[in-house]
Amino acid sequence: MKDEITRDERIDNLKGMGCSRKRVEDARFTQGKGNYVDDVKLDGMLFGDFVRSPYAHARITNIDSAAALEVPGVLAVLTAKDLEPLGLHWMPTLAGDKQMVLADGKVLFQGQEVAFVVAEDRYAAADGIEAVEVDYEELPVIVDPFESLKSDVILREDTVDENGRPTDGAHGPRNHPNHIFTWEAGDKAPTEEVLANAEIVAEESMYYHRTHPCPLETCGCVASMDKVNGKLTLWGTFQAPHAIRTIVSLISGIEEHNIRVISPDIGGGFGNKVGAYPGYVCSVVASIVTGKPVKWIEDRMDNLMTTAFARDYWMKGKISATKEGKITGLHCHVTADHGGFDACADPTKFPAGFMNICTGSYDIPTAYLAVDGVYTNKAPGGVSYRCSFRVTEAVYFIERMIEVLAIKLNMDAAELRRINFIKKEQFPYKAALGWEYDSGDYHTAWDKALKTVDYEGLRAEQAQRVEDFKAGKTRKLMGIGLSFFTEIVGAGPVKNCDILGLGMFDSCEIRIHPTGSAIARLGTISQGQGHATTFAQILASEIGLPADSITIEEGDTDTAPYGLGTYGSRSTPVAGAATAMAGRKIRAKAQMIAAYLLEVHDNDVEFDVDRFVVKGAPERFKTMKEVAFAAYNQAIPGIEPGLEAVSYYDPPNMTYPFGAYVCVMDIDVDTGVPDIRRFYALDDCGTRINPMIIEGQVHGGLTEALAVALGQEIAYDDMGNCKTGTLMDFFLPTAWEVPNYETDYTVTPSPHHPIGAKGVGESPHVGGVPCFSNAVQDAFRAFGNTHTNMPHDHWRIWKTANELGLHD
Ligand code: PCD
Ligand SMILES: [Cu+]
Repeated sequence: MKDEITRDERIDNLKGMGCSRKRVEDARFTQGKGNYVDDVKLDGMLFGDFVRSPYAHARITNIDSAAALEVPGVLAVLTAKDLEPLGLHWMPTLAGDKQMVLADGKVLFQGQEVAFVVAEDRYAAADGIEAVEVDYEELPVIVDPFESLKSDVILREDTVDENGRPTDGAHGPRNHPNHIFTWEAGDKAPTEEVLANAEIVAEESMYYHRTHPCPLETCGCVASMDKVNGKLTLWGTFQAPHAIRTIVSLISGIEEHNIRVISPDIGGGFGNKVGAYPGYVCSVVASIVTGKPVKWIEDRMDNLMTTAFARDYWMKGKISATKEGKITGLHCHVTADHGGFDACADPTKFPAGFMNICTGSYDIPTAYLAVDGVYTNKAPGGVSYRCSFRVTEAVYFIERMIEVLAIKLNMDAAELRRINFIKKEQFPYKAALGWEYDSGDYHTAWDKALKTVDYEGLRAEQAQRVEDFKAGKTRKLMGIGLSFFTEIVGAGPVKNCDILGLGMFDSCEIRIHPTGSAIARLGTISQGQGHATTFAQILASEIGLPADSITIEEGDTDTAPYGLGTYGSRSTPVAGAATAMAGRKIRAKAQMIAAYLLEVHDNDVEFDVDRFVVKGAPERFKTMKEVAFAAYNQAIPGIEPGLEAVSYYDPPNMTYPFGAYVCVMDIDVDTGVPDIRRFYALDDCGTRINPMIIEGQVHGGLTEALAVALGQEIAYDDMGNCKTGTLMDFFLPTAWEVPNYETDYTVTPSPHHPIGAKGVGESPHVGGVPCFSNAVQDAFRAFGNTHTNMPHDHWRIWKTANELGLHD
């Protein structure tokens, strides 16, 4: 048979790996045909909403629901007393702590859930909330973690013994009632010795402020208990639907096969939707109690004030080097503000996430890290926002320490990075704080970045600008922000990564239909990343069927294989690998079928793009489509009918994406307004599946980085009032603030991933925040600035200029 099309055309037709295939999900998203949790509408569905605490710390002496129950449409008011007999007034957190579902005698943060009002609709629920009378007795409020560790106010009475002494926590002994854990990595004594004897030591304290992912769609769920069939269905904004099913089963006692968890379309997750919230538990209970479906959807204030915040890390660093700038040691101490409950979603063995990646991209021989987790009167959460596992904090820390060291050495910060990079030939590289970096080529990426932006030219321009400023010719300073980051994504190897005892593998199950199209289901769940587009591309290249003929389905626990969900940029490193491996199983079986059809031995056919070809006789072949049909209609000796495969993939290691970013910024010294002139981002995420999607991910992550670095924050006053609970106060960048991003790449495949891919979703945020921050700080370097804390909003930038005497 003669080919009608060329081999290259056959490759193009698959729209496989490396193709900027248009996102298949966008047809529905752009036409209002998405199906989000709030779109779920069931017969007789009720609405539940919370009475929330106006106080940050108070004892609750009485809750009176009588008047609320008189409100037309209100059916029930649940309080901790109602949940207690069911053992549901507290729930376990992903961090091994426990959290009140409804206030049990006291509240620990403003906005905490006190009672759950169930009504016929949202409006009646709101009226009911107003009518619930709660008596509070105010208690002293602690919003500062350092104060908390000194205070004799015990925040969590449930964590102390009868003498008021702290009982052991999930991560070992606690030294104060408000202390949660101490977590250490690296070698303390040798690091201290290196620092004590070093030629140069730079020190800095920095605060990575509290912020919030603020996804477009807030959190919510619909719980529907079908008492006749004993089945509970729970739709929700879940980034980890299977884990939620297991948790619901464990705490409710309903057998897991009788629970179906569905994550429909999700309007952005960013880590905000990983944890389990009281709203889920209350909705389930309310559905069981009323026998009707119950919906709970947060409003924007609920979301900003009470669900998983991010960061809130006080970091103290010391870095030592030789006079020539070779780094010899790094010491980091973190005081981590976790709020009222420790509800971080880290792998169990990592209470401070992967903060121990804080040696960054540098070959640092000796290092030590200690993190103290602390309770305060703020909302719980602590792990989310485009880096679930504290890599943003780690990279911010090291990229600031490098700048501070450069100042101390009076050296160029780009050069300081270059002489300390881990070299290409050192990979796999074992870092001082324990991780083994899989692959990297930092020098190539750095040189490419600096060359593209004409780094030397920029520095010359900057020097001239300083002269002009001093001469009174301009009021604008110029900052050059640099950052070189190493991410750690793809949690993770089951040997050291689990959440609540569930190993962090992931999965893919493929069914090939007789006509040569397919469905693949995964244990992950897209929240906008475009999985339906990209995972089909992986498969297209693996099995030779066009991506357009492959449906990707995620998020329904009744159909999808078990997986740990989507966060920590783990989908590509883990589920993406499972997809490739399942595809290879399909191919292996297909090869036997093809060999049978071609009447040759298995080993005499080989796979080529979309077909199996007889070796040495390319005109004799069977396409994957033909093989698929044969799998269902031919009786082949020794081979079962059908063509399906499943793979559960336990990654041997994390993947370590990296990147080189440069930001050029002009700062108006008199108004404090920064103007981003240029932003260049080079990302290396190994093998690239869909370049267009990667670019979109980078744009999104950089925009969130801009937000965090330049103004976004969750701030509290001394009384524990959240000052930034609305979008009036919480900065969300718009097209107005966002610059034109220039994206670039290098490709350094992961050696252990079946297709060499690393994650990319979090990278731009991880690398972007220090880059924007470094640009601001660098503008003031010539005037004696070493470090100022984020967010660099106009006021704070103005203040820096003022303190440096630039307004005199
Ligand atoms: N090499 C490569 C890599 C990757 N990719 C692509 O890209 C994406 C992404 O990916 P990754 O990196 O793997 O990631 P994932 O897992 O999927 O996801 C996750 C991430 O993602 C990001 N991005 C995004 N986007 C959107 N749209 N939305 C959202 O929400 C979001 N989120 C964010 C976050 S925050 Mo966390 O949660 O905090 O932890 S984490 C995160 C997808 O689609 C994939 O396929 C490609 O293509 N290639
Ligand atoms: Cu990360």
